[in-house]
Amino acid sequence: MLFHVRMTVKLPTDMPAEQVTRLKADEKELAQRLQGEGTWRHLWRIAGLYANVSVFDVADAQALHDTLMQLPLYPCMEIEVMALCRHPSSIHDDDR
Ligand SMILES: O=C(O)C[C@H]1C=CC(=O)O1
Repeated sequence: MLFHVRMTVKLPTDMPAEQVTRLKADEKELAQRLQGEGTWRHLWRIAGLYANVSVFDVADAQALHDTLMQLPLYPCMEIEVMALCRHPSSIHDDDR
């Protein structure tokens, strides 16, 4: 099941620089692992913002929730989710 997810990162301004560096490194490691596994199918920066648009491929809403909750930056994110389904005019067989 595919989900469109928009994540906006809002780091506390008083977070120590070393903690920010660690969180971003941990987030990158997990994001790249999930992409390699096919769970995080698309990851795009929204130009001009510390935000991304992503597509996740997971079993269901609970699996998406569990995945997002694991993200190291989760406590510093605002997250919006849209469930996706196949468009009848799509030519992509993996759009489901
Ligand atoms: O930078 C972001 O958009 C937040 C988050 C998502 C992937 C990642 O590496 O960091």
